Amino acid sequence: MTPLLEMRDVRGGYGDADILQDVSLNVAAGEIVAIVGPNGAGKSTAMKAIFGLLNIRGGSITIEGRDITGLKPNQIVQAGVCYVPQVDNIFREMTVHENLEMGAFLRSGDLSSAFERVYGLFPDLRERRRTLAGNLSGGQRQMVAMGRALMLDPKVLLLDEPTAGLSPRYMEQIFQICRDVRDAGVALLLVEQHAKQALAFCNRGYVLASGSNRHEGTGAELLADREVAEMFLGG
Ligand SMILES: Nc1ncnc2c1ncn2[C@@H]1O[C@H](COP(=O)(O)OP(=O)(O)OP(=O)(O)O)[C@@H](O)[C@H]1O
Repeated sequence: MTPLLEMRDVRGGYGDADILQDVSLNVAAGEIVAIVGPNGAGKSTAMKAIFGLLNIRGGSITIEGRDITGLKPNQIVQAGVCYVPQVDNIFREMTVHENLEMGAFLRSGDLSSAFERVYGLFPDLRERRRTLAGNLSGGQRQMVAMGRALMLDPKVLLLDEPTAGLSPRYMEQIFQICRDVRDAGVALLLVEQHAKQALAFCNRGYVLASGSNRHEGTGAELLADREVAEMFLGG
């Protein structure tokens, strides 16, 4: 079966230096896939490569078998992939509703069904639709960032450290929202610093180190792997 998203043997970086040496991963419809690994492993860079923000010098990236390697981010959005960066992912001076509206800037026509869909997934945001995004809690701001991306109705959502800086309670809430988003038909690929928690909740995971694949498997397989535990999960 053709995966929804596939990255095969990708090599590349920001300038001339290669940060990613050889990264391969795939995401199937209906999956939550986590990328974990030590600081500087290239996790965020792998995600940026998918979204057209990197100079790719080898390998390929496909969506439903269609080659998107080297396309620009707006073309990648049109192909069905949206990306939520770790920082600066909302407009703090705008209301929740305005943020969602801005998220849909690439769409034309009536947005009411897109708003309904997003507010259905995030009841907290519906309640706070007139609140300035900058006045929300960290967890709620992350919901706004995800909601903005979902306004474009992607097939795959890329999330860079969606739980960064959140308390355990909000982390659980964001993970639950990720499950709801998946159950609504959007596959997720996420980078996580909270590796143990992420592997416990994802369907499958990849461990990256030094810009290359090190381990892959279901979350449960990776959690049970002694080398993964010793080298990457703090024993
Ligand atoms: N914009 C950039 N320009 C040049 N080099 C960068 C840039 N962003 C990251 N790097 C470098 O790329 C390497 C991988 O960084 P990346 O952010 O992908 O790591 P990571 O696995 O996500 O780890 P972390 O959790 O620390 O963010 C690091 O050596 C980093 O210094």
